[in-house]
Amino acid sequence: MYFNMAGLAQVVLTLYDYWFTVLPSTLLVYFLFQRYRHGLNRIPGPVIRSISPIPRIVSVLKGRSHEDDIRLHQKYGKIVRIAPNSFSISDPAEINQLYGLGTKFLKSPFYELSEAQDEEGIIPDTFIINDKELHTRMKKNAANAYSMNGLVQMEPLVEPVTERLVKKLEEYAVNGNAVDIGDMIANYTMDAVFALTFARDFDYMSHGDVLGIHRVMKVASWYMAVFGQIAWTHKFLLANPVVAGWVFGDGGQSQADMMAVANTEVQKGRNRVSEDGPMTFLQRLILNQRANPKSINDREVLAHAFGNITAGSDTTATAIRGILYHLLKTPEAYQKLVEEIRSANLALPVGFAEANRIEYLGAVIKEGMRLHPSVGMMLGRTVPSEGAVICGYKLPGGAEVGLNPWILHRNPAVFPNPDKFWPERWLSSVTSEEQLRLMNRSFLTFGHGAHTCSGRWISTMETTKLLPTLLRYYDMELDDGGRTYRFENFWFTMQKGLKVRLRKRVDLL
Ligand code: HEM
Repeated sequence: MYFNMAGLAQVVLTLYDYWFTVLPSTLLVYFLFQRYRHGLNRIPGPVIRSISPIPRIVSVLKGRSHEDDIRLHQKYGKIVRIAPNSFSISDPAEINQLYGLGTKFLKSPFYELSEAQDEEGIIPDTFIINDKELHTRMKKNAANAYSMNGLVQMEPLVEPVTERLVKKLEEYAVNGNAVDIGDMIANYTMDAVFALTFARDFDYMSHGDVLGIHRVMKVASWYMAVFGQIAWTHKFLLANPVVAGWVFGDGGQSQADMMAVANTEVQKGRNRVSEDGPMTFLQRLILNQRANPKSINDREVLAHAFGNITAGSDTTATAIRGILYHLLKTPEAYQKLVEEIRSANLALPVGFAEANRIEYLGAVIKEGMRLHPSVGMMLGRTVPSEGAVICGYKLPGGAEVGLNPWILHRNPAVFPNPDKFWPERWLSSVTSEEQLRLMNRSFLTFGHGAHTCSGRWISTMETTKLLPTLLRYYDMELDDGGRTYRFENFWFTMQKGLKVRLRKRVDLL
């Protein structure tokens, strides 16, 4: 033992004496290992990206990694090694292999960074669950709440929130001042998703971020985007409840207020006798539980309900802001949509079914969501243990791969002239059936396959109702040509500074 300790000390001292040789050679061996293991050096990409995750982290930290990734794909092709173990794909032909219903590619460790914990441990959230059985059961037990029929029952709950927004905007239409409609939309979508889930909201539109959810989401998405590049660090950071408590606080009064609202709604669901008439998301789940108690437990009911708030507010606001910005920037499209909406003579506030019949409105919404997807980083998946061939290259089990909606949506082979906001591209009178099929298959705003966004139709309903409501009431234009509008990409691509000027329509005065 004495001999070993002395020998070890001698080795350390020698290394210390020769650190200027030892350090560079160790780093060199590490870099070479990273670059060449499993023959990954054959996969196109900058050498610097293949030896260390740091260049990728720097790119993400700038909040514009989608721009770097587009340049990399333009230079290197359909598959790019963006970090030593991470591969970005831009070929729609690979969507099915990675995300299709029977895929063996599970969510990559990147997603673990969005785990939330309660006293019982990690809260079951379909967004991160890799256990297929649990994921399927959870999706199934809430499917009717997220379905079109479920939406019809929830729609009336959103009307008062829409009316409140119109009333708030009225003030600006009267005084002629520019309004940051982007901030208002963020608060609108928060109130709307609370209303349809719990039949109560916290009037974010009047009081701002009273529950602190916008702040938590901003910090959490920054953390996920940056530290998700080195996901192994998570267990030392926010996976540790002490660190998480220090960063986010314990939820305090806000959590108590939200639980009180949830408990009231659960009780209403339990007392409900009929399945007809307006019904909240939470009541729908309670009825599902009553019909089949084994299909969903109390913790899962609440996980779905609170998941709606975190997954469904900022994402929808980002989509609506993106659509509105591009629409106001493109006078021909704005004019055409306004004419179609006004000639449809829709009742106010606009109903989903009526608005959904306006084909050009659907095209505008889809085009806005294509050009500005609310998620701007790749939807990462892990290559299964036996490895896989992707874009003609063999990748080893454990590698991270994914398609980024932002990149695929700017692929000119799928969307000709991809940077142009051109809603007509989605009309069957303009684009061939075959091309439309490819475009629809490549539309990744809501993901694809088993993990497709559960709330897709909820956000579609909110957007489809809100846009024509605004355009029925007001003429709108960007303040200062939209110069204050900007956004950063930290997983979510949330914008700031969407300022508009409003004029109330003459026939409504
Ligand atoms: C325009 C608005 C929205 C966008 C762009 C969006 C986007 C996405 C995307 C891209 C995914 C898939 C992530 C992946 O595969 O890795 C996803 C999943 C999910 N979204 Fe959304 N979302 C939106 C609104 C909503 C709303 C309103 C809700 C709920 C009320 C919601 C709930 C969920 C849930 C629960 C998942 C996880 C589904 C699963 O993994 O099985 N989302 N969303």
